[in-house]
Amino acid sequence: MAAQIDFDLKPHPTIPKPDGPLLVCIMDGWGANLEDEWNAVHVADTPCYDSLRKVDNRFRTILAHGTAVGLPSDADMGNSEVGHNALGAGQVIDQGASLVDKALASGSIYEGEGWQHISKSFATGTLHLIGLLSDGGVHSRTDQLYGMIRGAADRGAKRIRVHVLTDGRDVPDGSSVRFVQELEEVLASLPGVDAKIASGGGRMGVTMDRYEADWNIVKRGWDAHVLGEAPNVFTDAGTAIKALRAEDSDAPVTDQWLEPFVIVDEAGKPVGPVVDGDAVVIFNFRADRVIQISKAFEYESFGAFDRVRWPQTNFVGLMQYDGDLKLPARFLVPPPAIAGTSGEVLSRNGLRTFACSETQKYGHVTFFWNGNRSGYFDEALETYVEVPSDKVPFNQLPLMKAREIAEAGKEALRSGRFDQVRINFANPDMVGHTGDMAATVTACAFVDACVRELLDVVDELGGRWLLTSDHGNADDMVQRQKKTLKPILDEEGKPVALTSHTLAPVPVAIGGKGLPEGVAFREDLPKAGLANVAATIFNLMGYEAPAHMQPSLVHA
Ligand SMILES: O=C(O)[C@@H](CO)OP(=O)(O)O
Ligand SMILES: [Mn+2]
Ligand SMILES: [Mn+2]
Repeated sequence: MAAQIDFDLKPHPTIPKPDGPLLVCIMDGWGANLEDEWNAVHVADTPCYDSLRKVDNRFRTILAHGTAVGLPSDADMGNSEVGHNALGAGQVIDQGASLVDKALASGSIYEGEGWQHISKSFATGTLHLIGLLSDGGVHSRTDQLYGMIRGAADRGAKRIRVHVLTDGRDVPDGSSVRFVQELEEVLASLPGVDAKIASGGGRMGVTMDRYEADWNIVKRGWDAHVLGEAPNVFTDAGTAIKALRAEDSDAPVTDQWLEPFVIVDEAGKPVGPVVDGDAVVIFNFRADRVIQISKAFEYESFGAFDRVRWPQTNFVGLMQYDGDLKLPARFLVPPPAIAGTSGEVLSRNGLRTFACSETQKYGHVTFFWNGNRSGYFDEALETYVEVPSDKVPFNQLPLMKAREIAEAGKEALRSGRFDQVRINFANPDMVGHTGDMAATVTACAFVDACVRELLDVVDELGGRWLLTSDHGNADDMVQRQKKTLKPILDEEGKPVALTSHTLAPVPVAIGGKGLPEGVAFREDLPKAGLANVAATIFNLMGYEAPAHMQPSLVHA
């Protein structure tokens, strides 16, 4: 495919190049959804957003979920990986979830080099599977896990251990109980195979850190999964989860935050530490939250924490998580091929980019935006700035680092050193995931104020801007009854929080003092999605849209 891409940008016939920079601003997790008291975007005081919505032909919504972003079905909510891939690449790419589905259905997963690698341990060692136990479809899916477990048992695996990270973020809190039961049934159904859950913990505190926000998270996972050490030991996972959730206590704990645990036998010995000669599969298809644990398994020289013991294993990822680092070296399903991203087009044409977010979303505006590529296309032309995120549950500090990001953005805009300034505000998404309505309202209002400041600076400079989002989240904070859409209530009559992303479309708005009057949204693309944004951005920068991208949303 790469060979067919024409990277040469041509001037747009009617939209001249701007005098100032183009600002691309992503409000992560800000969807356009039913406007009632559980929509934090709607409830928040958002004078900037409200004014943009009133501008004819320069505000619309676009699809951010399902097949529009390369997910298997339209029942799949969007997420940051697929969202930023589509925004940055301008293309709809078959995503990891779809590719794994196809590889399992065709059996090709069992024919590759990755499967051969783990099979070497089937007769004499243990096969370990580590990942997010959830059917949320953002990082992993239980049906794929069960498929791999059954496939391994059919192909001679004699001893299987599963290390489960509980979700409650892409699926309702409390669903971990059901997933563990279901998994235990699958494990018990394998004839002649010794199969058990060996360890686990909640995804936010165990194993699934991202962008090196806090390596302690990964260390906790390593200790539990590999060394068989954790502050909590139980003889079965169902009991572990119920006890750690502490539902009847004064301080219940949600699935996302369960402490690490290890399953032990009657003699108190861990049932499944990882040892030399074992095989290890990370069963998440999405990259960001399993890159660090993959490094811990794969890298000989590793200084992030003391591994104590580094077992020599046949290690694979469900996919290759980082194409540039070639990490992991072996994998079960080849990752999506994403070529000709907008970042590469910009740098090949000598255009200068600034990208900034805080740690939690830093890789979203760089790595995901650039087609799951770490590093730079051309370091001389790209400046990437990461503002360190706080290390707390984000409803405790809902402003997060939006102030610092806005300041960095303004400085970059004013510097005159960049043609495109790309910003991601993490708040609506990260605070939305906590399920805390009041904090999420605060988060949305603050982001709105920061966006206003950025747009004002663009105007000062005679530039142009495009404001959008990658998927919904803050726009619905409650679980709803299917037909009436009324909140589901718990035993005490309180609405049950929705911590996941939503299926909502997202807004896209364009403007700026430097945007010629005739530039407006076309009306013939009612089903447009995130993949239509990249071409739009090139138009706003005064170039024709690259031919390999989905059509631009604007006409001039
Ligand atoms: O936190 C994450 O890993 C996901 C939800 O599972 O959110 P996002 O896609 O917004 O990064
Ligand atoms: Mn996101
Ligand atoms: Mn999210």
